[in-house]
Amino acid sequence: MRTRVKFCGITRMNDALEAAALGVDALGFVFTRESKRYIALENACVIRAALPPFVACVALFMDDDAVWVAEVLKKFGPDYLQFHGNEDAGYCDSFASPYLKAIAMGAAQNVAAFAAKYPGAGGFLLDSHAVGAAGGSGETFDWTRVPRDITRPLLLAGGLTPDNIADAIRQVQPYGVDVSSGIEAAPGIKDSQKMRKFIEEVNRVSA
Ligand SMILES: O=C(O)c1ccccc1NCC(=O)[C@H](O)[C@H](O)COP(=O)(O)O
Repeated sequence: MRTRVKFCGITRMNDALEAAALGVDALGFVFTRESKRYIALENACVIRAALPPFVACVALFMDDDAVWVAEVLKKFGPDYLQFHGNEDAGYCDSFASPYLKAIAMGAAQNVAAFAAKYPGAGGFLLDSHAVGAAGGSGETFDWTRVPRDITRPLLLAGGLTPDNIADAIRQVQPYGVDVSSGIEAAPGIKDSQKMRKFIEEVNRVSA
């Protein structure tokens, strides 16, 4: 089966439409205000309304106030929430909406034990554990540390680029991949050629 692709940190209409035309499965919109890729709710709603069918929209948060998450849910209507901070399962489940939980792949991280604490999560995004950055760092982690026996979908993230995505898929065989910095010209500004090359590489290795 083709590896699913999520482009994260979308802030511009043209980037979203180009990504959709390339066949991306999901787009990520960062609603946590500390991010360099933060998008205003109103702008995200305009982009979402212009997307063709079957492009899933994911709303990212990091230890945000539940009231803010609820407002985004109501107005933006994401297909998935994605939590990047220290949110516990009770908080994640409280929105009664499908969600992904990010796992920071620090040296001591035990993916199976972590996942067991989130029975309501639809999947897990394995991200690098960069100092001072909860996501979107552009740094890879040691892919040999991804366990093979997790039954729920795993998305590989962290430092993926058009140049390393083929090796990453061959080695990890994830359900999906998530990329932000590796397809950018600058934070929040996607690069058309990098987006295209990334999708071409995914299609080449997972066809
Ligand atoms: O992208 C951000 O700025 C961000 C900020 C705070 C929490 C999460 C954030 N991004 C999460 C993502 O899903 C990224 O796509 C993921 O971390 C991979 O990023 P990259 O290494 O830049 O491809």
